[in-house]
Amino acid sequence: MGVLAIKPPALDQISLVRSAEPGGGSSSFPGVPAVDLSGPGAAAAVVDACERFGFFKVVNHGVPARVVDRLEAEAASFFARPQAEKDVSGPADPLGYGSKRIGRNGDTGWLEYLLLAVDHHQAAAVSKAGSPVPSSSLLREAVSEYVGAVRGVAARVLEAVAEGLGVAPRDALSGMVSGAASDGVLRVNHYPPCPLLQRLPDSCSVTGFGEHTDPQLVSVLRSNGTPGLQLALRDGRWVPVPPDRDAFFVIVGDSLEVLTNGRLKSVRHRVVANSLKPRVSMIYFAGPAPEQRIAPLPELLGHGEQGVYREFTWGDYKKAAYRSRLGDNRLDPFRRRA
Ligand SMILES: C=C1C[C@]23C[C@@]1(O)CC[C@H]2[C@@]12CCC[C@@](C)(C(=O)O1)[C@H]2[C@@H]3C(=O)O
Ligand SMILES: O=C(O)CCC(=O)C(=O)O
Repeated sequence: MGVLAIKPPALDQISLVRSAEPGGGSSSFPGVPAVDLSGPGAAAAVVDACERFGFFKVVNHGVPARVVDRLEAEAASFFARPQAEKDVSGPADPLGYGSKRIGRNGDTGWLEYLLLAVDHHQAAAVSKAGSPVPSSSLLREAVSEYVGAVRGVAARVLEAVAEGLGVAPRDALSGMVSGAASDGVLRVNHYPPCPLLQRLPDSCSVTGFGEHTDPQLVSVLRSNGTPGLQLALRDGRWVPVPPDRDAFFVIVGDSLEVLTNGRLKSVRHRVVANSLKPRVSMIYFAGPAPEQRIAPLPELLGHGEQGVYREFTWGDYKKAAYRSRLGDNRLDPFRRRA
C-alpha cells in the first residue's frame, strides 16, 4: 500500500486531537479481547467484551485472506487514481467518494474514502440507484465478495450476543441485519501519511476520523498494519488499538445499546493520522431494515420495566443521525427522563 498518494488537504482544515496518553494510555486496559467465535465459551466472551469495552476482535474467523486482500488491492488502485477520476464518484452525499469531508454537517478528517450502500438487493450493483459508484467492475466484485463474508461475521457475532444474553430465538438480533431489506453500509477509508505531523508537539495529533459512535447494531472493521485507531474506555480515557491485519474488530453501535436496554453500550472511537504510513480500513456497518423497530428485547426487561430509551425505527434514527455532527451523542435525545 505504499503507492497511495492524494493531494494533501490543508492542515488548518482538519482539527487536532490530544494524543492518547504515552505508553498505551491506561494501566487498567488489559488489551483488546480476542474471541474465536467457534471456540468454547464464545458467547460469554463476546458479551463480556461488549459489556466491558463495547469492542473486541474476532480471530480465526474463517474469512479467506484472499477476499480481504482483493478488496484492499482494488481500494489501493482506486485511491491511486488521479484526483479528477476519483471525483467522478463524489462528493459523498452521503454515499460515494469523499475527501476530507465526513457527512453533511461540517466534519473533516485527514482521509479520503468510499461510502457504499451494500444491502442484499444491491449486492451486485453495490449502490442504491442514483448514488455515485466507482465504475470499476473489479472493485464492485471485490466489494460484493467482501461484504458477503463480513455480513456473515456480523451475524455470527449477533448470534453469540443473543446466546450470551439468554435471548431466544438465536437469530433475534442477527436476523435484523441479514434480511433482504437490511441496510448495510461499507466504508473503505484511506488515511494518507501526514508529514506535517512532525511539526506538531508530541502531545498533539491530526484527526484522521473524529470521535464518534456508530448508529447501527455492530460494525466489523479490518485495517492494514498501520496504527491510528483509538478507543474510549468507559472512564473516558483514550487508548490506542494495536492493528491486526488478520482479525476483524467488532464495534458495538447505538442500536445494539437500545436493543439490550443499555446492557451493552456503544463505544466512542476515532482515528489519528500517521506521519509515515498510509492506513487503509474497511468497515461494514450492520444496519437493519428501515422499518425495523429498535426497542429492548423482552428478555432484557424486568416485569413492567420501561426501556432506558424511547423506541424508534431504524429509518427514523438514521435520518436523525445524518442530521447530526459526527461527535454528537445521538442516543441522548431518546433517553427517557425520570
Ligand atoms: C457526520 C456524519 C457522518 C455519518 C453521518 C453523520 O452525520 C453522523 C453519523 C456518521 C456515521 C458514523 C458511522 C457510519 C456512518 C456511515 C453512519 O451511518 O453514521 C457515518 C455517516 C457518514 O459517514 O456519512
Ligand atoms: O479507520 C478506522 O479504523 C475506523 C473508521 C471509522 O470509525 C469509520 O469509518 O466510521
